[in-house]
Amino acid sequence: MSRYPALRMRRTRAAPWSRSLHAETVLTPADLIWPMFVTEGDDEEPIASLPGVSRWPIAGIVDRAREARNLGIPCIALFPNTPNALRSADGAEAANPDNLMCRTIRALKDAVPEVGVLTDVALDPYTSHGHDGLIDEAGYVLNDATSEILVRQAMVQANAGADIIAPSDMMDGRVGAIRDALEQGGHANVQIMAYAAKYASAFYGPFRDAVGSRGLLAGDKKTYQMDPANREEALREVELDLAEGADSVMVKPGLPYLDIIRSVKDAFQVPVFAYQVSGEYAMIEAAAAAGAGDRDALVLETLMAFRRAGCSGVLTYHAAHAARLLSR
Ligand SMILES: NCc1[nH]cc(CCC(=O)O)c1CC(=O)O
Ligand SMILES: [Mg+2]
Repeated sequence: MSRYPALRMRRTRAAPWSRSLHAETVLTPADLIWPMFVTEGDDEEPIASLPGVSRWPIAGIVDRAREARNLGIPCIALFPNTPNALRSADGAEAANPDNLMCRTIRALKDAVPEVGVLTDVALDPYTSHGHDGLIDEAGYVLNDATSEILVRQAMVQANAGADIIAPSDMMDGRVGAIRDALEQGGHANVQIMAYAAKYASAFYGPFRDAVGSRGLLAGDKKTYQMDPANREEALREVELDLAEGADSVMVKPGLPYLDIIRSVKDAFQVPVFAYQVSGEYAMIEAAAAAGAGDRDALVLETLMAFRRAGCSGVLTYHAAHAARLLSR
């Protein structure tokens, strides 16, 4: 018997060129979607619980889109911070063709048409109670009545020029309803990226600050978002959204749900995206600030993990920073 290991697994790891050659997964700026927050205000508004992320007026969003293009980031995701005066119980502002979202989409498609615009469909930035849909007297979020307004919301966004409609509300049947409306409304090529497996998560706190719904939200979202205990249910959610006409599906949050991403990819072989959400971003920033880890390395390792798990791409607030690191 030989005194040596039959196979030295370390051989291919010994030099940088060899590690590159043997990498099973690649991460590039083209795998990133950059989420951003729009404000009606005139100035940049830093978000305390999301250090390094700000709400921007429309002109600032257009500048960020140019930055995305220059960095090779193909797509940006938009979320509006609606002034409280425009919020209501029924979230009607969501379907106003001149709302902040639609004005931003038009400005982007005018100035930087080569960058994809993904728009959020859900009522939480527009409701006075902070829920993603209409509620009854008991506070229960109504499914079918909500779906109707979501369809109108999706249509004003598509009419304004949105490239990808991304419903994040978790109502049953809304993907099919939106797909029908898009087909009938002359938007056959507008994509739907369904937030198919979205969990009722503790990682969304800073986002709710960013869109201004944290203080308004009564209760939690457990009657529509998924229980973190469930995996099979995620597969059923994905199957339904695909059958209803989704072009791609999302798993959200990201890192704690890599098993779901891998299960979805193995079961369906469709484009899967992950949302590395606000609380995940904040945790990395806090860890780096506390000296518990190297920020750049944490950012790139977590994003690579999404790719390895099967993601086509990742929505991340670190998109611009990661793209800069990747193009060095
Ligand atoms: N429609 C709500 C929505 N869309 C995206 C996020 C979270 C994104 C993040 O935390 O970065 C949420 C929060 C929620 O469900 O309360
Ligand atoms: Mg569903």
